[in-house]
Amino acid sequence: MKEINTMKKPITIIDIEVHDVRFPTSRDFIGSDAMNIDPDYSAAYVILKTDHPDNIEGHGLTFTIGRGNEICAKAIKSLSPLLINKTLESFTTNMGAFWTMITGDSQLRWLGPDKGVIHLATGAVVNAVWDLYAKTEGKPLWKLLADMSPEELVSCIDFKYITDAITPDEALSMLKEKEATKQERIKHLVEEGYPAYTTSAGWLGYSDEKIRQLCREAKAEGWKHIKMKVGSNLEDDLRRASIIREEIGADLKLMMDANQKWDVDEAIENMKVLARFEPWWIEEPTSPDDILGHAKIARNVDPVQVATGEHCHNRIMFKQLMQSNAIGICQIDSCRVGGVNEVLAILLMANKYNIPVCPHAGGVGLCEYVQHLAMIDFIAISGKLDDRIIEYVDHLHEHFEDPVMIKNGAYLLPQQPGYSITMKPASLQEYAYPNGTAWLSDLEETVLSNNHQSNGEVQLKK
Ligand SMILES: C[C@H](O)[C@@H](O)[C@@H](O)[C@H](O)C(=O)O
Ligand SMILES: [Mg+2]
Repeated sequence: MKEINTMKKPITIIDIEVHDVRFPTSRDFIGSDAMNIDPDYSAAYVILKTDHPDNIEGHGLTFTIGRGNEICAKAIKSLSPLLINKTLESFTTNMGAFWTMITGDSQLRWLGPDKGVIHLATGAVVNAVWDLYAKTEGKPLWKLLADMSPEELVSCIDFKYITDAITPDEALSMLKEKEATKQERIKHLVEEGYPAYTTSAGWLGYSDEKIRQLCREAKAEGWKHIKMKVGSNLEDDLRRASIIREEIGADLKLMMDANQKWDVDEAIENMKVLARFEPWWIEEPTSPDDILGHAKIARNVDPVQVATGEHCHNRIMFKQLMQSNAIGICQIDSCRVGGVNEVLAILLMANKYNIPVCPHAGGVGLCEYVQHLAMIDFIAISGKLDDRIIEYVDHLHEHFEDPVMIKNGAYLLPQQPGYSITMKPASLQEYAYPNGTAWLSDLEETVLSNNHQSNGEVQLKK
């Protein structure tokens, strides 16, 4: 592990940089699903500059799929005055109070509360502070959290609006129960890693031949769980599911993701047909806001589990999904909700309701983030691995300084200080939108085709 000079002089956040970074993934249908047909994996990216003698910076991002990323970047700028010229210590002495301050600004709060663009921006900013904290302590984020006492972990959480589901005292006794055995679980992660599943074989825009080939490869690489996209039309879903089952056999687990495409009764009808492929779960069967709809689907498609979370925007929504038996799998997202603090609240509730957590990671940087969250769940909160797997998508990891490491279908324990989310400076530049070189070629093509068009020639490119 890289040694970092952890001198105790207070560190001040002296400047905040915001970047609009976009990857043209839609060109190859990477990340495509029934609802999001042409995603360009994007990040509204923040860098907290400090006066630390080693120039340590805090990095964070929130994930979007292209257009509108500039709105998230602007919202990060609107939150910046809450951080600038403050010391890191003024936040870390009471992380719960820090989170309440960021989400509770009396005017910005009107834009949420705890939802929408301002909450996506909150995720980036809060995670950047955690990244900075972990880097200055010289620890990967999971270890920073694992080294906290139960009291310290509880003090990171704002329990407002969730005390009817979990109180700070209950959370404390849950954490105390696991305290003595944390080291055993860390040892297990060092030896075995944390189990994962792949989504990369089943994007909706891929041809049948490509899916077949990718499933074959995934099986050969040792993956035991594969997720496919559904929701285009039932006939296509059936054809694609049978190709996938043919390739992966009956033993590997298959999951299905409808990305909010169906109405409630439509989801039930379609899943009754798709049940023959024995999916473990159906993800985002309908609108992410429809808690009672999810509960109805869950009652009717059992034993298939209902999974959701990538669009579940806060702890209060998760609370209701759990209280109404609407989900069998909780898919936390690292930056849809307000960063590490809010995720900890959701992990504790999931443990109380005995719902396995399988984090969402289909996006840029999400695998890098969520590995820490799943690992802290195992080490300090649920203490369990059964029915728990982290999503993995095989895209864009080369842009990170500390990319995830996968071996035999499992995430290896991150070793470098921080939250693994620091992007390489060259990637920040190349994929800057709209002036990075990755996008300039797009722009040139557009100009060229417009010129041709005005010359009376046929327009070939957009
Ligand atoms: C647009 C994105 O790729 C989504 O399709 C992706 O996040 C997906 O829902 C997932 O579960 O990984
Ligand atoms: Mg999904």
